[in-house]
Amino acid sequence: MMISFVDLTKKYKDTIALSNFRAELTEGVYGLLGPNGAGKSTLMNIISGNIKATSGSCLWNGKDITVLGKEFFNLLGYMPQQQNLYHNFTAKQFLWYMAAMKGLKRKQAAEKIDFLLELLHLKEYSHKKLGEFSGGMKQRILIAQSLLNDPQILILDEPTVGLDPMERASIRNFISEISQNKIIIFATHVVSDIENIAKEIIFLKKGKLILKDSPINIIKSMYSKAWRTCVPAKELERIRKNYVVTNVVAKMDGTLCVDIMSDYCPQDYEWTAAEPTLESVYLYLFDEVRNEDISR
Ligand SMILES: Nc1ncnc2c1ncn2[C@@H]1O[C@H](COP(=O)(O)OP(=O)(O)OP(=O)(O)O)[C@@H](O)[C@H]1O
Repeated sequence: MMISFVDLTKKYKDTIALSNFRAELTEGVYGLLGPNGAGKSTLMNIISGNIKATSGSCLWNGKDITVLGKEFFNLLGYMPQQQNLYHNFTAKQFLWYMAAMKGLKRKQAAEKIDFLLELLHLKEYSHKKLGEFSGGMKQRILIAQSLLNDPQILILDEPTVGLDPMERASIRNFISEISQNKIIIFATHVVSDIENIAKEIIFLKKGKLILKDSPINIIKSMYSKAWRTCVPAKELERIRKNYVVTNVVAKMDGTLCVDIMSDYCPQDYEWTAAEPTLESVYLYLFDEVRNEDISR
């Protein structure tokens, strides 16, 4: 199974929301990372058929999805962000409603709904109204509806937003567990959500793909850019002005241990090579002031 994007572009009047996006996705979890306005929703909306690309194409196993139409969209599961929940529906009513929308037969729907309520630990809340659900329960019911049709392609738009660390880990692990025989696109702002489960991470910046690779390769490629020094606290402001500061730890002796990302080893303090993390790579790639020209 493969989704290919060929020079996919979306323009809204003067805004280029997605620009010549090219990539190929096969089975596994893909983290879609980028700050607000990077084009993540635009990409997900094109795949799910909610909006049309201005130019370029999205192919499923080599065939254009707009030509495949229903044949493609029946293979798709989509978990939107939380705003559109039906607050007066119970969990079960909501899943029945969504199953009807997806055209599931009655018997098939009944079995699937029971299975998914169980799988997502929602069985005891089947008759509770969604308006009374916690944030984590709402995320779980939205994941459940996205799985009703056994999708081969699953699109998750910030599935862990607003969750506490326990719920976050639980949803993250669940997504990893179900990722076999599926292409999962997991859009998020939070690096830690995907660094351990993503086969590859796609970094989007201002509508452009700036990096797509496995977490390990991304980190390896940044080894020569991570630096550390220990300085008196008063030096921090100066360092911030000149470099992308990725971490600061206060030490007992009053000094600060400062991590930065820089293309070269700075000469102003005693810097030693440090280990980059995916979060430091994110900060480096999306630093507005210093990296305006990072592009593929
Ligand atoms: N319907 C629209 N009309 C005009 N501009 C739009 C529309 N939808 C998105 N945009 C613009 O397209 C760009 C990409 O937006 P998009 O929503 O895809 O980004 P995003 O990465 O999903 O952001 P966020 O993380 O905030 O959800 C932004 O500049 C946005 O303002």
